[in-house]
Amino acid sequence: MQDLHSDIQFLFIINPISGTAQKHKIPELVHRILKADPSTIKIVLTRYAGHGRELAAEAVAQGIPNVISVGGDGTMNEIASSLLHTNTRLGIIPMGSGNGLARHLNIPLDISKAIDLLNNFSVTTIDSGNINGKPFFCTAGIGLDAQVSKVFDELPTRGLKTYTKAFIKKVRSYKGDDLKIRLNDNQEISGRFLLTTFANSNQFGNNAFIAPEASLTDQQLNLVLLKPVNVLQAIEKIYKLFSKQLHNDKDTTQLLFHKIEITKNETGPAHIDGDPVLLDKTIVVRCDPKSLHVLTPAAH
Ligand SMILES: Nc1ncnc2c1ncn2[C@@H]1O[C@H](COP(=O)(O)OP(=O)(O)OP(=O)(O)O)[C@@H](O)[C@H]1O
Repeated sequence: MQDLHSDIQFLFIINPISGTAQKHKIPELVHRILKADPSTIKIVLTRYAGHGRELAAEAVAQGIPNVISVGGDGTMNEIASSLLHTNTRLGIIPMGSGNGLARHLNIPLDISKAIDLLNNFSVTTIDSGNINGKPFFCTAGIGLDAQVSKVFDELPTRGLKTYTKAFIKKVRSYKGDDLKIRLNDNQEISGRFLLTTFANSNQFGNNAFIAPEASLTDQQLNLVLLKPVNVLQAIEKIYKLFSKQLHNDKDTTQLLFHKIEITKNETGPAHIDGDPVLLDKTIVVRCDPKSLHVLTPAAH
């Protein structure tokens, strides 16, 4: 992709290792369903982690109007990070394990329907989050969710079954972290928390609704704090997580913020849209309002 000012209208970036579904039929499906001149469609595969970000940055430089992420939230994160504050729009063909952003935006999980959406779409301009300089679009976290995502990343398979395996391993051993939190420059909170999640979307993925009331367009993020609980109580919280009741739970606090600063006792794992990273013991999270254009189902 060398020439600037490409005629390409839709660049599909496929992550061949995301989720559990095969992707070899995607090019044929795209050409069958998408009503665009075939010469304006380009389909590429990522070859390594981070490649999606590079391909999307090249697409922006070429003025390609629509870049479609074919994968999960990790793939989407890489691509969307390069589209922030540009006119290039993000489309999503959800083919990951959790597909949190697609689910929040009601993008069909059926691949053919998700491609068909590109024939007739609305554009929604959403907020993003930023944690220590790294953008996120669904959720980021520094507690149990971060611990689980680290284990998940080390397992050889993907999908919900593998994620559950990682979760069971960590829920028994992780006891939480002591945190000092400064919210919106005017509120101090301190204590030990099992879960400290920053949510732009309402869910982690797989309909695990960590912040059922979160909006992608309210120009704020949701902070979700969960006190340490025993395994039995954890099962109750998991039920609430999947039944959109966590925001009413007595051990859970949910607060809106535009900026947060957190101090931990030591560096530790975090996750950004489900992918593990290591963060410093000082963590700054900000909302980046109205920073990404996304192709969403057309309004009826
Ligand atoms: N060709 C590749 N080889 C190895 N890793 C890749 C490749 N392309 C992308 N990746 C990495 O794969 C990781 C996992 O992808 P992704 O998050 O989309 O799938 P998932 O974890 O199955 O789904 P979800 O995030 O929805 O749970 C991403 O973080 C990305 O950096």
